[in-house]
Amino acid sequence: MEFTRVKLALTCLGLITIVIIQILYISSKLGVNCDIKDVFFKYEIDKNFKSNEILPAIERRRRLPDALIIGVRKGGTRALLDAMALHPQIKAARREVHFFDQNETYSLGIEWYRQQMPFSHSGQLTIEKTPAYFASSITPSRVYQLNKNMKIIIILRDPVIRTISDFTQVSLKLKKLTNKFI
Ligand SMILES: Nc1ncnc2c1ncn2[C@@H]1O[C@H](COP(=O)(O)OS(=O)(=O)O)[C@@H](OP(=O)(O)O)[C@H]1O
Repeated sequence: MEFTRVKLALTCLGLITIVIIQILYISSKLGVNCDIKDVFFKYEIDKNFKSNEILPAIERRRRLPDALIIGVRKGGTRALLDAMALHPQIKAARREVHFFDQNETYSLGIEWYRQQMPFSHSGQLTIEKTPAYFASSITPSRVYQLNKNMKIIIILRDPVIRTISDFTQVSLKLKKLTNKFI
């Protein structure tokens, strides 16, 4: 029994190490400085921080994002968001909000956008991912207008494999809608 627990703990530790190595590897491939202090810039890790419960509930509120994962579509954006959200100082919006790229949602205003964000404490980083921001020409100016210091995160994938993946997804969606394959 004890041996199984040790094995389970070691497996978890191994998986976490693999995720961290993947993030650092992707950063280095993109030419991003991998110093974790730079990644979290002004967000000092609070030594007393253990879980949300020990912090006063009054500090908990929805905050606008500090960083956006903008794509690319089928590039592994969900996996990246999930890996980043493992960090206790990062809160991630679970769904794609499409705030900046769609006029209908953008017209709902900043307060609506804030309401789509998860609850966080001061010092925690809020992130959102919508891969459609990458291909939207109106998005950059809107993001800049909201926050000129917004951090932009992009994950790339082999373009041929990415296209096949994208094509497959679009084909399946279309098949569901029209019962026809392209
Ligand atoms: N670590 C890692 N390395 C390589 N590829 C990975 C990784 N994690 C996820 N994936 C693949 O990424 C595809 C999903 O990408 P996204 O989450 O960006 O999709 S989406 O645009 O939000 O729909 C999806 O691709 P397909 O399997 O080809 O559909 C995932 O399998």
